[in-house]
Amino acid sequence: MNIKVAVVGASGYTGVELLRLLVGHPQAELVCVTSRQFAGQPVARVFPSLAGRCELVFENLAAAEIAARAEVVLTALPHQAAMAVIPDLLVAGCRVVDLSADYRLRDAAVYEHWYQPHSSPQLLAEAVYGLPELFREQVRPARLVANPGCYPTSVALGLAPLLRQGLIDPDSLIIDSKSGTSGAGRGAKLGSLFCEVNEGFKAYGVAGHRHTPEIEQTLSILSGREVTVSFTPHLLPVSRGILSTCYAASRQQLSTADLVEIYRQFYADEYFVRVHPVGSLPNINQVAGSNYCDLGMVADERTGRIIVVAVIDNLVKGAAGQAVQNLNLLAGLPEQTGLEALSAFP
Ligand SMILES: NC(=O)C1=CN([C@@H]2O[C@H](COP(=O)(O)OP(=O)(O)OC[C@H]3O[C@@H](n4cnc5c(N)ncnc54)[C@H](OP(=O)(O)O)[C@@H]3O)[C@@H](O)[C@H]2O)C=CC1
Ligand SMILES: CC(=O)N[C@@H](CCC(=O)OP(=O)(O)O)C(=O)O
Repeated sequence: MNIKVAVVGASGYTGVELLRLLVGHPQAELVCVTSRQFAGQPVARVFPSLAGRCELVFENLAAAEIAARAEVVLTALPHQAAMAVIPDLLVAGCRVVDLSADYRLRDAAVYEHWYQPHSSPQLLAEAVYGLPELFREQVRPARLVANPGCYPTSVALGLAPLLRQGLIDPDSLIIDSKSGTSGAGRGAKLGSLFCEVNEGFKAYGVAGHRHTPEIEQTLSILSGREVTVSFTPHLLPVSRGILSTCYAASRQQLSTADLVEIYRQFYADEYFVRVHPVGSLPNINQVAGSNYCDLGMVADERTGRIIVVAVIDNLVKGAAGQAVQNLNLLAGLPEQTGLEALSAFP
């Protein structure tokens, strides 16, 4: 039997990406999609890319109305708006995969420092951080899954093998990330205008981006001790893609061939993580539209540093694809169900 799924906030970039993935999912039935501004309009009229594949009409529904139809709700709302609806969805009996940042941080004080007051801090202890490659067994029985942020997904997968095995100094981490502009969402913003982004390239959020505590939380779990990082995001003039370059001081003499072997063993059973061979590094264009995270690594024997390059599609492995991966875990389905598509290269 198909699992009944609702998408709340379906008119945004991650929302429409969820719809694209779910209309092609063999065991999910999309039962309702919400939007305030497009309520009453057919999905296929708002998003012609879905014409012929989605008969639904956008609705502006309360939690109880959504829960009457859906078993699992994927919330693709901005942070703060998400925590305004999720407690009601849980009370009404739904399981929730939340794409926002509202339930990712374990500590309410940390959330409140980087975001705003939390309206349901009692749910933070229950929420499971939905990075399947690292926390799969916790996701399966969860009622509330906090889908990771896009930058933190690339960084955690890029550094996990080294931190879990104590191969790098956790105090030495520098992370330099670049994101496509769809990461900023579909809302009209000056900084997302074509002329602001096209042919430009800039750093932003330096020493203060809100993904810093989320990255530190996961890297601390992997290291077994508190970790702080220097994290600098940059805005790329492309629609999709994140490339994170992670620098760490090596604790051992390792060659690039050793590193590739360590990563291949660590991710041997992972469908969505692909490790490049020695001498080859990934490009965002090889994962666009897919749920893959591709990794390449180099041991810089001259400086004693290890450099790891991770690429994902921010809307897929960084958001909607990972949410469907989590949905599959909740439903007891093979994790790659509905997510096997490769990138459309070139
Ligand atoms: N874009 C990305 O690459 C990633 C995004 N995320 C996170 O996913 C979530 C969605 O992001 P994204 O799709 O980019 O955002 P968008 O701005 O593109 O879409 C937001 C959606 O939420 C609805 N919405 C906006 N404000 C409110 C509100 N106050 N109450 C109820 N509904 C609201 C909008 O629809 P309407 O106004 O019609 O109701 C729209 O459907 C965010 O939390 C974001 O941080 C996570 C990882 C990556
Ligand atoms: C390019 C761009 O603006 N990216 C967004 C991050 C993407 C995202 O959605 O992160 P959350 O899931 O944590 O909200 C930003 O820097 O805020």
